[in-house]
Amino acid sequence: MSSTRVGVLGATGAVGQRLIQLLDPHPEFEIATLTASDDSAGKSYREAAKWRIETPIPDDVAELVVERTDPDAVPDDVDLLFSSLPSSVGERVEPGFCEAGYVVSSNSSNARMADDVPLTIPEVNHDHLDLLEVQRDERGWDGALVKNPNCSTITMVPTLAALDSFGLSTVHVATMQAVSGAGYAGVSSMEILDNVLPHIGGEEEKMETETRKLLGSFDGAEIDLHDVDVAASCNRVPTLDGHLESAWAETSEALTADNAMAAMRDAPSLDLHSSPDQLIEVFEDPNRPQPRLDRMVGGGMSVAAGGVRETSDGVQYNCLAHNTLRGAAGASVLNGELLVEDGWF
Ligand SMILES: NC(=O)C1=CN([C@@H]2O[C@H](COP(=O)(O)OP(=O)(O)OC[C@H]3O[C@@H](n4cnc5c(N)ncnc54)[C@H](OP(=O)(O)O)[C@@H]3O)[C@@H](O)[C@H]2O)C=CC1
Ligand SMILES: N[C@@H](CC(=O)OP(=O)(O)O)C(=O)O
Repeated sequence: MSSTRVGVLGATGAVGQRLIQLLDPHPEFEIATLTASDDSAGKSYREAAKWRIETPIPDDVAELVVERTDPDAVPDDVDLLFSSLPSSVGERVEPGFCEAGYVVSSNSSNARMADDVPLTIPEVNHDHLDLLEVQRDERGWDGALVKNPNCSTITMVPTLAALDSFGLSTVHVATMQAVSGAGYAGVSSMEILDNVLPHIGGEEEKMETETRKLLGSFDGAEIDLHDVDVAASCNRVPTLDGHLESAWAETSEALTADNAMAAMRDAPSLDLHSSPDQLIEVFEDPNRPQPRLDRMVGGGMSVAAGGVRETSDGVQYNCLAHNTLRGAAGASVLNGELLVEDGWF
């Protein structure tokens, strides 16, 4: 198979580095260009990125010169761009790349809820990608913009999609989110050690709205949001990677713990390079999943679930995913693989 030439916007950041880690050995993608802020432009990637990933910085990528984040700085033979820019920057620059003909698989939160922007988890709502036809018609773009959801939303939604055949009506969720979700300089050690921070700005609203779009139905013209009622409480805890969440799901049809576990185990995966064999790993042991033990299930691309028990009108359970792999860089790469497979450029 010939490889697709790709670029990374915001390549020096925490998610950008994860993207490099995933893209460098990827059999379908060839890293052709990297961008960051004007402060980094003109420097080698080795110099501009303070590499903080556990695997070594790839030698070939380290020598690339970082470009400005501007469509004119990206070679014409690049088809696909992965974006991990701050959302305020993404909002300003991503449309320009799409207008210039690039397909952008973006991790940033801007435009996730826009009517003509697909917000996709490939295993959950692959069909929403066809919204790109509407997007191209409306915006006149040769390129396209696709988003992956917030990391806490991604952790929970595959389990909810599995339970939706029982008539999902209400979800309450409390998160225990790792510090890497706030980026390297996000929370100081004095704030988080021996502590829990009971607020993450904007996170609860993202979980409550993005979930309804992801579980919504697409009729060929627009997404009809799912009418599930979602209430979230988001908390930062002193783990490094892996968001753990306690969810209460209510359904209109009777749901036993066994049926819930079977539905989660049967949730289909896909045949994409980054898809895990098992989308949801279900533990019988109520003491699992745990961030340190289970964040790398399925190479960091599976969701882990456990502690499933019946409640008066549904089930309660815990779920976990690696927030910078399945929750961020891995999610963008998976969307990129789907864009290639479906022939969007
Ligand atoms: N950390 C995480 O786990 C998750 C993060 N996200 C989202 O992903 C995005 C990136 O997050 P993260 O990697 O943590 O952020 P970082 O701050 O670590 O990285 C930001 C990147 O954007 C570049 N950048 C900053 N300002 C500009 C600008 N004005 N013009 C061009 N490039 C710029 C930076 O370049 P330079 O080095 O030159 O400053 C850097 O490459 C955010 O939208 C975040 O909300 C989503 C899910 C999880
Ligand atoms: N807010 C998330 C990470 C993040 O950046 O989310 P978003 O992609 O929605 O901006 C966390 O703190 O764990």
